[in-house]
Order: sequence, then C-alpha cells, then structure tokens
Amino acid sequence: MRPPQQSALRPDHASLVVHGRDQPGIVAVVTSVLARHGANIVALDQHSDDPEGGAFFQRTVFHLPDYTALRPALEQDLAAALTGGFNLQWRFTDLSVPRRVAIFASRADHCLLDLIWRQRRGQLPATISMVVSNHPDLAQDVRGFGIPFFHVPTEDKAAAEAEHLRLLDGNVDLVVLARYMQILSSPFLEAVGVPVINIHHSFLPAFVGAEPYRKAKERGVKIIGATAHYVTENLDEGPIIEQDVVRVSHRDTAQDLARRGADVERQVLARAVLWHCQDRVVRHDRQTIVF
Ligand SMILES: Nc1nc2c(c(=O)[nH]1)N[C@@H](CN(C=O)c1ccc(C(=O)N[C@@H](CCC(=O)O)C(=O)O)cc1)CN2
Repeated sequence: MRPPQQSALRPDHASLVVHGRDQPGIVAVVTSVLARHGANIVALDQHSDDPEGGAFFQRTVFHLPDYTALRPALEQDLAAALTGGFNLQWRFTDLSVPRRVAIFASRADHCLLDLIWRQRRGQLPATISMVVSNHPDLAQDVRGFGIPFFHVPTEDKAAAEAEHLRLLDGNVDLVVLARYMQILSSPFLEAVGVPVINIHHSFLPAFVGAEPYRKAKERGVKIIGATAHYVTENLDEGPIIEQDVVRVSHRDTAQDLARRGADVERQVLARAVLWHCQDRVVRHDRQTIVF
C-alpha cells in the first residue's frame, strides 16, 4: 500500500534565477518582463555581496498557467531587456516538472533508501531514473520499488565510467552520490553534463576523504556531522550546499559515530537534493547561495 501522497511539484509555477554583477535596475527589469507576460510573482529573494558592482543573486517564483507556451517569448524578452549594460546570467526552471535523478550508491543503504522513501511520499520534486552501484548488495531492495538497478563494478574505473555515461545517456538532470565510495574522474565530470551532489560523512572541511568516522574517533571530536556538496575534481572540496552536526562523546565508539552520523547524513542529503530540485541553489566560485 502506497504511503499518503503529497506533491512537491508546483503546477503552473516556474522559477527564474538571475546572477551576475550587481547594479541598479535589475529587479525593475526582471519584474517588468514577468509582468508583461502575465506572470504573477509569488516569491522573490535576492542577495548582493556588494551593491557597488559585487555579485548579485536573485530567485523569483511566479505563477503563469500558460508558462510552457509562453516560455520562448519570455526568454526572448528577458534576454533583450538584460542586454543593455547588464552583466548577468539567468535560467528558468519549470517547477511543475520533476527533476530526473540518478542515484549512485555502494553498500550503505541509509541515504539511498531515504531518498527513495521521500520521493515515493511526494516530498521530492523528482523521479528516480535509476540506481547505479559498484556492489550488487542493494539490487533487490531497489528493484522492489520498481526502480532500475545497475551493478557496475569499478575494478576497471575507466570502463565503469564509460558504462555510467552510457546508462545516463543525457536522460537525467542530476546525479546524487548516496555514499558512493568511488572517486569520479575529471573526464567523467566533464562528460556527465549535469550537476553531481555528494554526501560526505563529516563536517567539512574536517576529515576529507575516506573513513572520516575512524579519523574523528582518533581525534576525539565532540561533534560529528555531514556535508552535502557539489562534486568537483578536488575531492570533497566542491561548493557546500548543506551541513549539520550532532554532539558525541568519549563513550561513542567509531561504530557509534557511524550509526549516529547516518541520521545526519540522510537528512542533510535530502535537504540538499530538495533545494537543488526546487532550483534554490546558485553556485558561485567555491560557494553556494541557497534561497
Ligand atoms: N571527483 C570526486 N569524486 C568523488 C567525490 C568528490 O568530491 N569528487 N566525493 C566522494 C565521496 N567520498 C566521501 O564522501 C569518498 C569516496 C571514496 C573515497 C576513496 O578513497 N575511494 C577509493 C576506493 C575506496 C573503495 O574501493 O572502497 C578510490 O576511489 O580509489 C574517498 C572519498 C565520491 N567521489
């Protein structure tokens, strides 16, 4: 029996994210263009790190029943309006359409299953296109949800990544590493063509790399945490999207840390994936702005 359904999708709603060099008039131009096309703004948030030519970020959510049909004219009008001396990038996102997400996992199931459960309850504006793993352990669990599962061993990393790209085949909008314990190569990251989000099981920048809970126990930390970040070629140094922590003590073994940390990992990853799918996250250099 399926759980009660919600829906994180927003029918007839879209978002517009604008970012670039700050200067007077940006908000007036954006809101005027939207108004000209009958878009009703339901939320608008912005951030500037320096009003005198610093970095500017804005996210607008608007209601427009004929958005799909009107999108080309809207984009053309905005492009024309922002050419006059503005130095800005922008993107529209249809919030009524789910993001297509591929999840990579290894043996740990807690982050993977949490995302599947949230999606099934309608708490993520996403569809899970497939699960890819370098181990067969989770195949039965995943296939039980009707989700394709592909076991791709990584003894030959280049061959594995070629198979990953074949499976993804440009049909996903996001890749999520749900405790996937393999380092992705730069060529793969360049070829995959979509954002990749990882959950690292430490409060970065502490304990980069493998086995952070063992390192944390050895260090005698009093908090542990988890970090969701975009994946770059520099291991665990991508732009951070979300973090959280939990207090621990000398009484906790490394296994206790891993057990207690797992709850933090899955909540942090779920928030990061939700915010990305809602088009709330803007990457800027090594950081993110989350609206
Ligand atoms: N290019 C990137 N790839 C990955 C990142 C990243 O930030 N950039 N994050 C990791 C996740 N991760 C920690 O969160 C992590 C995973 C694996 C390793 C590691 O040393 N893996 C070994 C193999 C280990 C094994 O086979 O069990 C390796 O790949 O040689 C370190 C950190 C995911 N990928």
